[in-house]
Amino acid sequence: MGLALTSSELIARARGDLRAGAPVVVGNHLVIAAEVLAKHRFEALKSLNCPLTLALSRHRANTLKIRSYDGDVARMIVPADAESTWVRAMADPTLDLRHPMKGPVSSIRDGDAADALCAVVLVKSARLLPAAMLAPVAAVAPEDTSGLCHLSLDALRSEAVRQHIFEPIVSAKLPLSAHPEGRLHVFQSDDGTEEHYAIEIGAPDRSAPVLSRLHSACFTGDLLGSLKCDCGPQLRAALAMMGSEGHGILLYLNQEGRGIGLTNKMRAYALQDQGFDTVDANHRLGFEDDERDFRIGASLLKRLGFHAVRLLTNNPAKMKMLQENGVGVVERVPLKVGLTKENARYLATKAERSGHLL
Ligand SMILES: Nc1nc2c(ncn2[C@@H]2O[C@H](COP(=O)(O)OP(=O)(O)OP(=O)(O)O)[C@@H](O)[C@H]2O)c(=O)[nH]1
Ligand SMILES: [Zn+2]
Repeated sequence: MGLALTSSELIARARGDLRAGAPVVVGNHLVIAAEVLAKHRFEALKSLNCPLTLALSRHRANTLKIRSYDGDVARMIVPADAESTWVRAMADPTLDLRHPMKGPVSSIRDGDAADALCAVVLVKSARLLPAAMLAPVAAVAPEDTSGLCHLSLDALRSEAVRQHIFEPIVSAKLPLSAHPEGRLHVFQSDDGTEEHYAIEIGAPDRSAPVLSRLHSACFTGDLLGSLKCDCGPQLRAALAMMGSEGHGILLYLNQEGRGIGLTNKMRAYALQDQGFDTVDANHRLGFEDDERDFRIGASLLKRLGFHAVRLLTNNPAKMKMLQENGVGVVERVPLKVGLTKENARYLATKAERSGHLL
């Protein structure tokens, strides 16, 4: 008792296994992430002599003009002569120009799609493209499945909505050019897989609304000075405003690429190079336009003792989520900086399609 893995720990382990290209068991199926399916693993799956299913997200299936009979997931039969490169090409739209001919494919409409849906959600939560290969676990020799992560659908469904708990690990003084009295707090998730940071400027009064920013990580904008977005100038302007007021709290949330990770954001950029906008590029990859969990920001603020903020943002969704999760937003402070000719269309799309305020 107490030493057995919890469902959350098992799922965290399964994400690592999937990223390594290894199989996991979801319900009654062996699952491998399509994006990282190795040739030898695909040959092993084929040698099971059982029907193999490829599950794709609804968005990706739409792009490929494949019928989806099961809501958010589409299932199709893997053709007998398919190679692992075909599977990867089905998963990855950045390969569409290189592999234009993928059909014909037959969608599956019979049977239960629950394992396929949970598999795609799990693969996506591992920050891989939402596409999975499935084989019935009954076709696999028991000795080949004994060391694998076995996940029940109930465990996966409750993990998908569970709010992670973030614990403060360490904090230390960090004098900044924006203000000499800075402090960096590090938070880690209870399953050890995620880290977020809070930068406290001055000594804000916990009983009054604090000037605050929820900043999502953007390696390209924050560090490299990318002109494709406004993140770097927003980060520096927010710190500068807090510095000149003498107080503030900036959360630096590791939700790169609106929660899809840097690799997938760069895939989205590759699609943007082909003419798709920021929202359509996410959809073609199989993601929602915004995969971030803004509840994390509210829980970190409360953990630091803040219950009301003056929020630096142009995004009404951030304000709404904070309010719904117990942090009052007494004022929205607009943050309009860093407009370039390269990001004008990106910012216009956010205003037109994602509800950002101009
Ligand atoms: N998927 C994807 N993410 C992008 C793209 N451009 C920027 N991002 C990411 O978008 C996020 C920007 O988030 P924020 O600036 O915090 O949030 P916002 O929703 O724009 O709201 P405010 O800036 O507060 O108004 C960062 O994680 C970037 O990495 C893109 O084209 N595709
Ligand atoms: Zn950015």
